[in-house]
Amino acid sequence: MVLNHAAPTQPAPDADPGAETPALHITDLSETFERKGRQVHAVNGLSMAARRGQVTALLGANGAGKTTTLQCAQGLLRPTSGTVRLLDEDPWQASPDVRARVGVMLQDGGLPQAVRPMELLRHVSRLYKDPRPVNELIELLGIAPFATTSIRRLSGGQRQRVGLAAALIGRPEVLFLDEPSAGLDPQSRQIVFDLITQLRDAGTCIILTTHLMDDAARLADYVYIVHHGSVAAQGTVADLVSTEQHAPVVMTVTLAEQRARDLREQPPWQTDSYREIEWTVKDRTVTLTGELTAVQIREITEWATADNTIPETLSVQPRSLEDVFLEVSGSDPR
Ligand SMILES: Nc1ncnc2c1ncn2[C@@H]1O[C@H](COP(=O)(O)OP(=O)(O)OP(=O)(O)O)[C@@H](O)[C@H]1O
Repeated sequence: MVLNHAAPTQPAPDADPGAETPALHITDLSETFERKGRQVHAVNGLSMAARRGQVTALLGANGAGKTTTLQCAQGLLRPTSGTVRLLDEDPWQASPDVRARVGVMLQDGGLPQAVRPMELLRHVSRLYKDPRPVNELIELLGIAPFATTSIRRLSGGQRQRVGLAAALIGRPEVLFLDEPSAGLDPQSRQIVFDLITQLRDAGTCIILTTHLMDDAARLADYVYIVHHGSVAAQGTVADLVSTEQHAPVVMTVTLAEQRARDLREQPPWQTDSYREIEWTVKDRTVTLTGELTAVQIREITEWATADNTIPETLSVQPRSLEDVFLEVSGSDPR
């Protein structure tokens, strides 16, 4: 995990000078709004990169600055300062050629209410030289049952799928997805996830925002945690949840009957080195939480098996992406 307090303007994925230029490269971006005579620093010195063939996720609490960052990346907002390069151009002044290579699915769908999905998708497909066949997308995203119902009458999840189909028609090289799984039932979520994975494997650069840590953990190749308008931490999910030597873990042991009786008489973790570790016992299950070291995990395992019994369960779980997110973002909503 790279915590960015020390080096706030260094996007890590650029470390290898021989690496391919990122499809999206943002350096020291700031965006300030005026609200009731007051300045709102929506984005504050944010740097990031997103590469082809990868899913890059922006995580952040409400108001962290994710949508504003994406709007600058898409050329919908002009940065107050900093630079944005999208497919090697400034998106604010991008040529029609570059715009045609980018797909965007907005948080609320942004779709016209009166038209029907089939009409809308056919209309959008006429804007491109080599569009994906509309029927193929309708099939892929399960749109057929409501293809001729006006968008106004669709559920949030159905609109979401139409919005995604519209974003995909032009075979985009870069795809922006704002909360792609919002409002989706488990089946639709699976369809959308499979599609994102296929697009990624085919070389598309996918940039998504989400509030759902499970989605990020499942999909993202690289994660930026945005806090108060800048990057507070970044890395692969594995990097971010890495336990290293002393990271917080939860260890659970369900002891065999005899060992559980021994535990009540003399718990092994009453020495000084376990002072910071919290532990609870319920029936035969002991749960230890804290910065357990590898030595302590070994000691506990040895103790639990010392009478040649095998514990019913024995597990050590690292912190989750959500734990990391809360640690980095704090608990104060903006
Ligand atoms: N046009 C605007 N005028 C004034 N303030 C704005 C404007 N757009 C965004 N903001 C403010 O900038 C901050 C960042 O907003 P942004 O929408 O980028 O956050 P976000 O991370 O996308 O949040 P969410 O997860 O809720 O969508 C918020 O405090 C928001 O109120």
